[in-house]
Amino acid sequence: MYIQAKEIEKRINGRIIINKMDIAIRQQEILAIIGPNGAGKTTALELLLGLQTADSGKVHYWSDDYKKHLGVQLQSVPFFPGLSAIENLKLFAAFYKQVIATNEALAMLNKCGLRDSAYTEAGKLSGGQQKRLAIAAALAHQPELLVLDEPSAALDPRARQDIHQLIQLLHNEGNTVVFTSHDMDEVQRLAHRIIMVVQGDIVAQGTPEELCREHRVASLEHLYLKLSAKEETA
Ligand SMILES: Nc1ncnc2c1ncn2[C@@H]1O[C@H](COP(=O)(O)OP(=O)(O)OP(=O)(O)O)[C@@H](O)[C@H]1O
Repeated sequence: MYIQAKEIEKRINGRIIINKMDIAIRQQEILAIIGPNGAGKTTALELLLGLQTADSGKVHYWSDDYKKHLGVQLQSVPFFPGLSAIENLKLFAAFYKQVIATNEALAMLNKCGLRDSAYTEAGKLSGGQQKRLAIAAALAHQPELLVLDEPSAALDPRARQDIHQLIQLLHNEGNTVVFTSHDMDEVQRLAHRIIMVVQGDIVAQGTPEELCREHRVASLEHLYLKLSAKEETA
């Protein structure tokens, strides 16, 4: 087990955002966290990663210095203005006290489909390219665990496919990948295991096949629609 949270709870302004959740990330899996907008996916991830503190409950990590081995791409992309893609990448690595040579940085950008944009100012890249750069930045210190919050949102189909291939490649290289998504085809294609969150509760978890069998649905799209109906009736 990489990270295991027991009964974590988070309230914001008195409202329960995460409701006594037990959640785990296992080594070398591709885990998808799904659920409606505002369900608590990002908050749950941030609690798991230690980016927010739970009001109660406990989170156990596989290593005391786990943050060094963690790469995170959150939805907002904090690039340094005026700096090129490659300069941003080197700076992100430097935060982890790693110096990456230009050829290594170029290889990393190449892996993320950004070889031709290496010297373009980060702020001038397209939305899709910025998303790839955010993923490259999360990879800059060569983490074992990569957490991607909606990595393919707002990307064109080809860019989305590139991100899928990148996730597969990272997994094949031995990384653990956790991602959130609203695209059930993408989740079906990539995820070994799925956790579905609705209104701060885990309403389902398992492999795509287990979940479809257990809930007697033909696809993850149907599962999603069935289980998120709880939200409308709540
Ligand atoms: N700092 C904050 N202040 C007030 N409310 C917050 C804050 N952070 C999160 N919330 C609320 O907590 C709930 C869960 O938010 P969260 O971002 O975790 O959802 P999500 O499942 O990731 O949504 P999405 O799919 O839209 O990204 C939402 O209702 C959100 O408005």
